[in-house]
Amino acid sequence: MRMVFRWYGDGNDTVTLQQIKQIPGVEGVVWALHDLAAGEEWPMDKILEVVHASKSYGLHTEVVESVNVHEDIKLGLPTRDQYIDNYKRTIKNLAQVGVKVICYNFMPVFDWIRTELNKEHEDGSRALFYERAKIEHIDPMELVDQFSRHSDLTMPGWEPERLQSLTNLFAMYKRVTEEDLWNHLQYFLEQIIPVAEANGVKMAIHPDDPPWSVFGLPRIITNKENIRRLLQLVDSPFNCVTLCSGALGANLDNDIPDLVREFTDRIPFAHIRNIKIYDNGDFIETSHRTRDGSLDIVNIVKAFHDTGFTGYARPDHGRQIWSENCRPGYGLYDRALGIMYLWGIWDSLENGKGAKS
Ligand SMILES: O=C(O)[C@@H](O)[C@@H](O)[C@H](O)[C@H](O)CO
Ligand SMILES: [Fe+2]
Repeated sequence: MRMVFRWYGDGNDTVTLQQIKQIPGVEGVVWALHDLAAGEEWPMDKILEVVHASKSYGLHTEVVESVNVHEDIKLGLPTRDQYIDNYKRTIKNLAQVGVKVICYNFMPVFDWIRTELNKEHEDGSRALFYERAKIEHIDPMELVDQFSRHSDLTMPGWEPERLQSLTNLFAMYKRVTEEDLWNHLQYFLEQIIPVAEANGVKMAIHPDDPPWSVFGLPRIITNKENIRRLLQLVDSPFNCVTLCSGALGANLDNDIPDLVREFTDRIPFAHIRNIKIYDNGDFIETSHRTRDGSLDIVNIVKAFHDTGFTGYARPDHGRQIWSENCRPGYGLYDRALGIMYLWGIWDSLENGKGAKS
């Protein structure tokens, strides 16, 4: 397990590279050019800025999250080809600086969805929260408005230029069924996977978060069967998945250790975090510790260990604790605690190796 930590870049993150470097066992940052709109080619000079800044702290930049997919590609519009060409060029540019994994997602319009960014836990810490009943009734525009007023730092996946044309997008997606979305994904993968393969870059799709349809939009990367289907769309070792325990785990029918075991050869990148799911289907993000949430993080890490996982892993969202002022989900303290928990489990499993017959 190669531990990495998501970093939003100079001037765009409350966490510094120096702080990241001081977290035990972190070897690299998970990064992106967050100021570029989806669909643009990532220019070499901007890529190199991040690479040099990270290198100066001894951190590598082998994992990118995300190169966002333009909506025209997901919608299957004729204009998609120009954006796919840009995507291919971005893959080549990133390969030149040693990038090994690109995480992306294929969720229409929105990336992850929650109803609150700062829900208070009993202990006063705050976390991202999803309230099922609220989602069923809220107008998505209202949610976007709330989130955009939340902070000066743009939330990943909620970039203003993607959301400006929201009404328009919703109208266009009305005609897109799940099967259409599968076809559009296939078209995209058939074009980019050969490029990724030629350049030694693994494309690791992030599952839908939460793993079900929201606001009537189609969602397809949601469960074991669909991940199987995705991997077969283009059956290449470079067509992979980012195994995100918290995203998939919001549906308790998804048995995460089982998914880790089944897809082990196609998981170059893991997001490990816990959530507490309530009986009514609401869920809140918790500390990474197994007993604080509904997911068995110990057994998830054990599944990675048992399958000889040598890919990259990062703690996923953390709570806001100790009055930290940070991006919701992306503070320093709770994610650093999460890392120590993951290492604790991993190291004890390492020590136990060979002890049993
Ligand atoms: O990992 C997560 O849960 C997220 O914060 C997403 O924004 C994620 O980065 C994207 O869906 C990946 O494309
Ligand atoms: Fe994730």
